[in-house]
Amino acid sequence: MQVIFSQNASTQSLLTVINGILDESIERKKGEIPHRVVYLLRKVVQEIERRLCIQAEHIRNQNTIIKTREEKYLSKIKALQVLVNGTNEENQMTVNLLQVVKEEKSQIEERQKLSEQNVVRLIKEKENAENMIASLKEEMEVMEKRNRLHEKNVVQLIEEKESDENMISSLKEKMEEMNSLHEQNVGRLIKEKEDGQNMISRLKEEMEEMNRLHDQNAHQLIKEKEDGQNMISSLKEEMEEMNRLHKQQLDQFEIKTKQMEEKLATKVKEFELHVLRSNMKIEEVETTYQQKSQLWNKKENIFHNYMNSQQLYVKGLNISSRSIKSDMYAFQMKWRDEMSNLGSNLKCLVDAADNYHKVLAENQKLFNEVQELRGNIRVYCRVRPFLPGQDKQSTTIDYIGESGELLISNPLKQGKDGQRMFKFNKVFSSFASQADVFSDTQPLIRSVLDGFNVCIFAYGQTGSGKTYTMSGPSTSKKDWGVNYRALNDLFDISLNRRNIFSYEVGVQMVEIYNEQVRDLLSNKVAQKRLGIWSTSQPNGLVLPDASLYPVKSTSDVLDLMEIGLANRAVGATALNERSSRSHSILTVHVRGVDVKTGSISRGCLHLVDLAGSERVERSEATGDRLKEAQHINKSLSALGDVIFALAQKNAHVPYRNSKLTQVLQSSLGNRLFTC
Ligand SMILES: Nc1ncnc2c1ncn2[C@@H]1O[C@H](COP(=O)(O)OP(=O)(O)OP(=O)(O)O)[C@@H](O)[C@H]1O
Repeated sequence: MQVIFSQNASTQSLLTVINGILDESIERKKGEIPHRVVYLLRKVVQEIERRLCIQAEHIRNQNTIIKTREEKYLSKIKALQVLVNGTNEENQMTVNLLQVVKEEKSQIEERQKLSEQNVVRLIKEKENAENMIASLKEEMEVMEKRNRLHEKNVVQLIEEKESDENMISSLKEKMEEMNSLHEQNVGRLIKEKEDGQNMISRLKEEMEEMNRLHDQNAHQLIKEKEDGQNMISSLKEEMEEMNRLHKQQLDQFEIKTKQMEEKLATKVKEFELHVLRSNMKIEEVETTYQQKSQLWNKKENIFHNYMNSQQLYVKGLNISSRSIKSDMYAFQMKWRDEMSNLGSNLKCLVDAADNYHKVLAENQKLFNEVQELRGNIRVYCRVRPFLPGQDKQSTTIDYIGESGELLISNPLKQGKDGQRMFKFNKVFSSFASQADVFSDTQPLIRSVLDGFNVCIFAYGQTGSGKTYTMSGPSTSKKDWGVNYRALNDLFDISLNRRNIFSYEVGVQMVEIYNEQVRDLLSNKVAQKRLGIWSTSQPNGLVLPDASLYPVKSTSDVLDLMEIGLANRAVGATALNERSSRSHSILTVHVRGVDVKTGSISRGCLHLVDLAGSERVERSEATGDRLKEAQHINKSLSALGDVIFALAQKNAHVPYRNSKLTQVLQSSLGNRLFTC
C-alpha cells in the first residue's frame, strides 16, 4: 500500500501495479478478486482520479496565467495606442494652428493684393481722368475749330450777301440799261413795249420774286447769321460752360486725384503698416511655429525614443510570449503525450473496470451468499453496564463466550436450574463500544445496496439500552448508534459505487402505537392512520401512504429522524423515566440503477426501535399505560413467533398477527437479513 501510494510513484507505475495485481489475482484466484485487493484497486483508481484532477487543475492554472499575461499585453498595447492617438491629436492641433496661420497669411496676402489692385485701379482711374481731360481738351479744340468754321461760314455768307447785293445792283443796272434801252426803243418797240411791259411786269414780278427771294434769302441769311451768331454765342457759352465745367471737373478731378492720392498714400501707408504688422505677425507666427515645431520635434524625438523603447519592450514581450508559447506548446505536447498515455492507460482501466464490473457482480453474489450462510436472522446480545446507583455485585452474568455463549445465573434457584446458557450469534459485553456492536451488522448495509432487505431492531425490556444501541446517547461520532452508523455506511458505499450504480434513496418513518400505524414524518400525525399493503408495491413500499422523503446524505436522514422522534409517543414507566411507548420504524428505501446495463435493484433498510418489552405487572402500568403495554407485548410476541417460524423454516409464518410483523413482512422473508 505504502509503495503504491507513495507520492513519488508515477501514474504509469500505479497502473503497472494494478495490472500486475489484476493479472496475479486472475491467475492465482481463478478470476476471483479478494475483498482486500478490490479495496486496494479502488484506492489506486481514486489516487489516479485525484492525480488527474490535480493535473487538470494545473492545466487550468497555466491557462489562467497565460490569459492574464495576454490581458496584460493587450492592455499595454491599448495604452500605447492611446498614447499614439494622443500624440497624433497634438500633432493635428499644431497642424490646425499652422493651417489657421497659413490662412491668415493668405488672407493678408490677399488683402495686400487687393490694396495693390486698388492702387492699380486708382492709377488707372487717374490715367482715365487724365485721358478724359485730354479728350475734353481735344473736344474744346474741335469746338474752337468748329467756331472758326462758323466764323468762316458767316464771312462766306456775308460775302455771298455782298455778291447778292452786287448782283441786285447789277440787275438794277441792267434794268436801268433796259429802261434806257426801252426808253431808247420807245417808239420802236410799241408792241414790244407791251411785251416789254409784260416782260417788265414779268421781270418786275421776277424782280419782286427775286427781291422777295432775295429778302427771303437775306432774311434767311440774317436768321442763319443770327442763328449762327446765337449758335456761336451758345457755343461760346457752351464752350465757356464746358470750359468752366471742364475747369470745375478738372479742379474736382485734381481735388479728387489729390484726395485719392492722399487716400492712396494713407492707404498705402496703412497697407504698408498692415503688411509690416502682418509680416511681424507672420514672423511671430513663424517663430512660434518654429518654436512649436522645435518643441514638437523634441516631443516627437521623445515619443520616437519612447516608441522605440516600447517597441523594444513589445519585441521583448513578443519574444517572451513566443518563448511562453513554445513552452506552452512543449507543455501541451508533453501533456498530450501524457494524456494519450493516460488515455491508453484509462482504456486499460476501462477494460479492467469492465472486468471489475463482472468481478464486482460476482463478488456481490459471493458476499451475499456468505452473509446468507452466516444466517438470514442474526441475534446479538448486548449487556448494558450498571447504571449509576445500581449494585454492581448483583450481576447475573457468569460467562460470555467468544462464539456467542451467555451463561446466566439465577441466585434464587439452586443447582442446574440456577444457571442457564443462551446462544447468540455474538454477545457484546458491557464494555463493548458502539463501534464494536455495529462491526457485525456493517456488512449487511452493503447488501441493502445490492438489493437485499435488511431489518435491524433492538429487542429488550424497558431500560435495557435499545435506544442507546440504536440511536446512541449523543450526536458525537463516537456515540453514534447502529442507525447513524448504518446510514453513514450506506451513503459512503453508494458514493464509492457512483460510477457503477446510480442510487436514489428515500426515507419513511412510522410508529406502531396501540396497533395503529402512524406517519411520523407527516405534519398531521394525529389524524393520519396508515393502511398496510399485504404484498409490497412495485416501488417496494408496504406503506404507500406514508410520507417518503428523498435524501442525499446521512444528515438529511438524521434531520428526518429528529422530526420523527419528536412526533413519537413516549411515556414514563416505573422502569424507565422516558420509555418508548410505540415501535418506531425508520425505513430507508434504496433504488439502484446499473449505469452500464440499466438494470434496477431495490433494497430497504428497516431501523426499528421497539417499545419496551417489560412484563405488564413489573411496569406497574394501569389504564392507558396498561393498554399500551398489552399492545406492545402482543406485537412483540407476534414478532417472536414470526422470527421463530422463519428460523425453523416453517411453511407458515404468522405475519398477520400484528401490525409490526405486517409492516416488516418484506424484510422478514426471502432475500433479507434481520438482526
Ligand atoms: N451500553 C450502555 N452503556 C452505558 N449506558 C447505557 C447503555 N445502554 C443503556 N444505557 C443507559 O441506560 C438507560 C436506559 O437506556 P435506553 O433508554 O436506551 O433504554 P430502552 O431500552 O430504550 O428503554 P425504553 O424501552 O423504555 O425506551 C439510559 O440512561 C442509557 O443511557
